[in-house]
Amino acid sequence: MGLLRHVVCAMSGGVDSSVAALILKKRGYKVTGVYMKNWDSLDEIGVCTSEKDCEDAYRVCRILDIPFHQVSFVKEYWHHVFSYLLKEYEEGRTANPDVLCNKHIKFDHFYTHAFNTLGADAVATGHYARTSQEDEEVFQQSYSPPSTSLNGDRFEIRNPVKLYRAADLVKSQTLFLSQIHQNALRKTLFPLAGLTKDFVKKMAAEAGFHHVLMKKESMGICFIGLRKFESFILEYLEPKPGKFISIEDGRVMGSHKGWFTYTLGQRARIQGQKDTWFVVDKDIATGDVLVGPTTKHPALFCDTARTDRFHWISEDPPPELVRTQKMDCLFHFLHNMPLIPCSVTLNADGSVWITLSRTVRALTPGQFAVLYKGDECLGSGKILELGPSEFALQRSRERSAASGGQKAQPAPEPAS
Ligand SMILES: Nc1ncnc2c1ncn2[C@@H]1O[C@H](COP(=O)(O)OP(=O)(O)OP(=O)(O)O)[C@@H](O)[C@H]1O
Repeated sequence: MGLLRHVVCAMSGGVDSSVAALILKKRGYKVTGVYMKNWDSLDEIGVCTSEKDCEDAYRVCRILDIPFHQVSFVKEYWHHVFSYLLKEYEEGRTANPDVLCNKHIKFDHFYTHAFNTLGADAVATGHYARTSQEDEEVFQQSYSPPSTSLNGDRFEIRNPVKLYRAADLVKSQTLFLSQIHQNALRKTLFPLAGLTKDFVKKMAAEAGFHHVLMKKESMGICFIGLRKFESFILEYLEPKPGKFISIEDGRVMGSHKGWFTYTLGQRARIQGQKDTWFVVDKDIATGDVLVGPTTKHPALFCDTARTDRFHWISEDPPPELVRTQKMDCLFHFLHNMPLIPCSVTLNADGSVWITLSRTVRALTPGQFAVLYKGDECLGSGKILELGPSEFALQRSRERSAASGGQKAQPAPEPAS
């Protein structure tokens, strides 16, 4: 018999990655568990669970009788995820740290570490996602670092690996994986692909992982912990006081400490205001945060967005899009948001315009627009620009009616 296939499993100390390691072991692989420390606990004022998580991952490895390692990517996380996040906030956008962590840390630094330092034949995570490959195909690929260009590699171009939503559609985590590189995907196993969360919990109980089953599911941004977002972000960014302005009539409603303390659609805390107002836009040139009086204000609804250069997971860009210049697919930008039919056009710089079949609330610059064909996740692009809101169109119609009936402002044309 040949050498056992070696799979390095990213283990967070949570139930999903613990069961992923268990499944890999049952499949007969040589499994190594690795806990990544991505955030320096000394920086935290709130609750730090990183040491406890590491200990929990170690205990699972003991039960499974597999080697355990810990690796620090604190520097890399700070550089590629957190600093980027701060820059985005300063520019008025709201980034998604989980997407960035997968792209730069788990499927780049961790992936490289697993192959180059630990001698992996494949990596695995506890994500709920599927690929178009059987395990055996994963092992047949040769390892290449994630930054390697696909150009010139004929095999990769002929057989791109696809990313699919998991069987458990509620848990499916493709949005978070939508920026990962093809090379990393080719060498990755998702052992939970076909399982439901309930079944995973049952497996964890049977395997005796009681200490991980008792933990609460991680929610929100891990490094913020229980702290209020405003006080957290003001530890890192200089306050930039500005005004809350009513989108309805331009009235000054109050003041805030910086536009980056708010995201679109969020409730605005305006001192002295009895009623609840919601953030509908930001003007970083003036520092103003525009607010509307209802959570479903038409200024929050729009149906078009432009991304930066789109990241296509398997075919860059999809041949259908090149052929017809327009492609019908599905869209979302938040985990657990239903998929919405849309039509996509490709611009010369690789960015895309996405036109949705209906308006959605709080499409947010900085978030990733993720596209699907059926269950296949095609990839994602960062939202940079929005089309006119329902409110802007309404105002424009009113203005043109008042000035003798010219046409309302059209949705933006895709740039050529
Ligand atoms: N600190 C970490 N060290 C190693 N792997 C990690 C770490 N954090 C996350 N992962 C990997 O990324 C996967 C997805 O993590 P995420 O926190 O998004 O989901 P989760 O469903 O809470 O997973 P889990 O139940 O395993 O914690 C995990 O299953 C694990 O494989």
